[in-house]
Amino acid sequence: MGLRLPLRRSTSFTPDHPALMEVPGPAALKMEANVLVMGADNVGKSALTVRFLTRRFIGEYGDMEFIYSHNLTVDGREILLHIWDVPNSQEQAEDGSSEEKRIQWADSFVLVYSICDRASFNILPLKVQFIKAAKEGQSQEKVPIVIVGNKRDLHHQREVSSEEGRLLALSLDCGFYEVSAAEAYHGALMVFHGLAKLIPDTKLALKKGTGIRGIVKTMSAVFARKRTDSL
Ligand SMILES: Nc1nc2c(ncn2[C@@H]2O[C@H](COP(=O)(O)OP(=O)(O)OP(=O)(O)O)[C@@H](O)[C@H]2O)c(=O)[nH]1
Repeated sequence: MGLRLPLRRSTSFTPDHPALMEVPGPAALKMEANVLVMGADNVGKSALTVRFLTRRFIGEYGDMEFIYSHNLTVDGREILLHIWDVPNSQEQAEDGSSEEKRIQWADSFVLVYSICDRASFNILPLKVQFIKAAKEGQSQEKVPIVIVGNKRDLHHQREVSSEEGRLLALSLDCGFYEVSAAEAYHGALMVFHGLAKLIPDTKLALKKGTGIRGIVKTMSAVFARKRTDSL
């Protein structure tokens, strides 16, 4: 059976951090890549994704599943990211083959844990192994993965130190960020920007058809999700 893709939503985005404001030249390449956001229950996968897409933290995110499309310019490359945020309840309800299909769909991965939840951190080596095994043989290039310790604002409840997070990422050859989706937008931006930098040109598919105007809707798409959930 094929992979069941969730609904798609599009957002527009212009980075406002000086380090990220790169004006693409006339010959800038337009490419696209699939990003899978994974991690244990309640670690803030949706909060991080929505923070990146809308700059907002809305608190509760429900269990809806979406693929969000979003433009980002990195190193002169204009990349249309398709970001799939899978609710943990969905993962639990499935067999391993669905997760494997999602991993095949993705070119790059954001693995989120909560710094207040050691169990969510402990599952990461297995997840990374699973991803690397599934992608093995497809190419010699390393799989772009970033590990993200979220909920940094809850330091009084911290169960995983920054050093542990950094060391684990180093040992697994992954990028590492510690952020608070609740407190700031900048950390979320750095996560997706850092991930995009890890994706080699050879893994980026050339964009077909969909122009920017075609994919740009607004942030209200994300908030409509919340309104629908609360009805
Ligand atoms: N204090 C704090 N709370 C956060 C942060 N990020 C998310 N939360 C809260 O943590 C809870 C879970 O956030 P979600 O984004 O729904 O987590 P998820 O990983 O998508 O959860 P599942 O849908 O169960 O897989 C919500 O109550 C959020 O408001 C953060 O950085 N700090």
